[in-house]
Amino acid sequence: MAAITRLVKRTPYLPCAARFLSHAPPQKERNVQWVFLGCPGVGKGTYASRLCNLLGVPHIATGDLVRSELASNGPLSSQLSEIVNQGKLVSDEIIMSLLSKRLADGEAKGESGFILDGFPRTIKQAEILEGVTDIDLVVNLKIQEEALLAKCLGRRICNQCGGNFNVASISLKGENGRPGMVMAPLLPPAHCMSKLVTRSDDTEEVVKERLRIYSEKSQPVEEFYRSRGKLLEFDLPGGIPESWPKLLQALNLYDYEEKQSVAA
Ligand SMILES: Nc1ncnc2c1ncn2[C@@H]1O[C@H](COP(=O)(O)OP(=O)(O)O)[C@@H](O)[C@H]1O
Repeated sequence: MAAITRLVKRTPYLPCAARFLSHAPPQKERNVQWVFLGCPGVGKGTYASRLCNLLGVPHIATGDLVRSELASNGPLSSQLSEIVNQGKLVSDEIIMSLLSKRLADGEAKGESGFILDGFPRTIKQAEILEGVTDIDLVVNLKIQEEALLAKCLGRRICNQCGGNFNVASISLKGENGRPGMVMAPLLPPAHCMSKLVTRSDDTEEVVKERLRIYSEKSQPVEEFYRSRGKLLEFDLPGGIPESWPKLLQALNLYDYEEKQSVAA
């Protein structure tokens, strides 16, 4: 915990230029540069995007970059659609090029800091990232494996407002010293209900393949950051109401959220 407190204290919430693609010397004070790791379905997007709102940094999810490239019907679309719908990883080259473009666009708009979600997913990506910027902290979100498939299959997106929801209702019994876990569905407001769609790669077969690929290609990334003293392991105790306050505490941000809401 002391190590994490040190990492968090090293990351004041003051602006500076994102230095992702340059080797510019570190500036004294800048926004957080964090990474969220975790299996498909664990809730990286939900918690990363909440933290981004709190800290005022962009939430950069490589899965979203891939989906928007797919939707654009650009030159990479058909190649990407085949890879994504098989649950495979897009090549490091394509991902680096989508991410570099996103960061350059953000930098041009004056964005600073980031939380990366879904990147890095291979050791090669982690090495490239390590070579070009300082990552302050890597949060590894975990939930009981039995919940992952149900959470992926329960995901829904509103095709009008883009909101993310989940219709899965999860209840796991505690056994062999392991605590039980209840996760209520995250239902949309009534006006989104008829506009919900499911991601084309959230079918049982494809999710199982993504989980397999995660343990083969992405789990080594956890060790990459653990050995560098940057990894914060966080076991989600349940749904958002139980997990969010505990995550803030683990990140030493509990008071920060209170101060923000008083200031608002
Ligand atoms: N860093 C990455 N490297 C390679 N492929 C990626 C990366 N990020 C996203 N993708 C591709 O986009 C798909 C969707 O990603 P994402 O939305 O992060 O899904 P998940 O719910 O599995 O975490 C992945 O299955 C993969 O094909």
